[in-house]
Amino acid sequence: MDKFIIHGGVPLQGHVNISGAKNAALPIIAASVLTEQPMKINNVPRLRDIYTISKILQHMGATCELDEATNCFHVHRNGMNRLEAPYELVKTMRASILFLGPMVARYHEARVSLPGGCAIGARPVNLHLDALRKMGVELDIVDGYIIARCEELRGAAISFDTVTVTGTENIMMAATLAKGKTVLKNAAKEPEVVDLARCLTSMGAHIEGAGTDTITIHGVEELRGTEYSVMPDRIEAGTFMAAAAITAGHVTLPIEVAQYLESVIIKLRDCDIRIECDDELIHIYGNGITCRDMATSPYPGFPTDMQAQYMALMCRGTGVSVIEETIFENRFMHVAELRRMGCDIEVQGSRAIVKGKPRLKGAPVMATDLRASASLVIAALAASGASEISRIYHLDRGYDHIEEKLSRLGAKIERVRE
Ligand SMILES: CC(=O)N[C@H]1[C@@H](OP(=O)(O)OP(=O)(O)OC[C@H]2O[C@@H](n3ccc(=O)[nH]c3=O)[C@H](O)[C@@H]2O)O[C@H](CO)[C@@H](O)[C@@H]1O
Ligand SMILES: C=C(OP(=O)(O)O)C(=O)O
Repeated sequence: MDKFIIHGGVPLQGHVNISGAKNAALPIIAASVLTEQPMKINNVPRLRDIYTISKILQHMGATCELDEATNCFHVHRNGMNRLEAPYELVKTMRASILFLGPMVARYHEARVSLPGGCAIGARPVNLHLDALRKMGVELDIVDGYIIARCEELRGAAISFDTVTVTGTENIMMAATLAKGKTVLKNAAKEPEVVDLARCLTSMGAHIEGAGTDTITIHGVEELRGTEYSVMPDRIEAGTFMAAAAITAGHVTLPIEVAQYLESVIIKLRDCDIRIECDDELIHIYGNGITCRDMATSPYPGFPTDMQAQYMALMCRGTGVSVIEETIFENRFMHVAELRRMGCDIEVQGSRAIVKGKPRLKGAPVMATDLRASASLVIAALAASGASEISRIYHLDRGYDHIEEKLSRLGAKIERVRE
């Protein structure tokens, strides 16, 4: 298992390019199941989750690969001969549930293992299943697999009890080939949902309202292949912003990510971090951090996928910050590890109370999930001495060669292969 050794205390300086978004690339690749024609998907990040989703497609009978030199994901042939997403592949990745909607839509049957992904809460898929039932799908859970079957997929009026990102994406994809109209109420407004809708539209789907809480889909007979470029990863960008701020550095990022990061930029500015935008770049200057309270919420609120990184930042701030996690019930796994670096954090239910400290100390720590791992990297970059971060396979799920990008900014970070 690989680990990172980080010697902290170097202010990050320079420009960082942002890769394509994991949480947009994954549903867009799953959408390729909706057509028999080839797909060319550009700006796909080199991530473990992308290799996993590629293996699932291959298991089902597609021919596909990621060209690492061009970041282009090709689906050459899309005739499925095995309508199954198996446990061995699905267990590592939440997004594998995104095959359910497209498979049922195109083939009227599917067998998908209940999904894995980050261990940050129970993460049920009841809302996906309830919506599919309303569309005429019969569903059973047998030996940990969702078995789905329908004679005809029918459009329906669906109101989600909770805002669900992959739930919205799954049902939006299914509805593109359903008979008639589907209306999704209380839909997720995340930019990745909009990116998927744009890709589906370029495949010939009729979708209105993506990016609002009501999405209307008019089913069509079939979809065609397309070429599409995935949006930039707003969470990767936010992670580098936090790294720049905590190391008192000066880092620039491409301006196009700013439109997706409004809540994060507002919050960081509220913490007295200087952020300036010009026509081409976002500049982040680390000039001291004031602790401020923060609560996560669905888009356009502060993303839960940035909560751990924000907490690392608060650990080095001045004052006290109360951080409330409102989306997932168990997303404070990083707290115990941050404490090893000297952070002062107390957890009270869904709240963490962080008392900022002028100094953190390097320590051996263990990555427990994707964003928890990112928070440990951020804290280690600011800590004195060396930190050893083990189990970084979690990071490889969601960050495209993070150590190379950080090294180019001057960080002393080394991947040790064991
Ligand atoms: C691959 C991907 O895009 N992952 C993102 C997606 O995860 P994911 O789509 O799994 O997260 P959801 O938006 O579905 O989850 C939001 C909340 O709804 C609950 N819920 C969800 C579905 C359901 O059927 N029943 C139910 O109760 C969840 O347990 C959670 O408490 O959105 C999350 C919230 O922004 C992000 O943290 C993840 O990075
Ligand atoms: C929780 C995340 O990923 P997943 O939903 O794929 O587990 C994440 O990207 O922070």
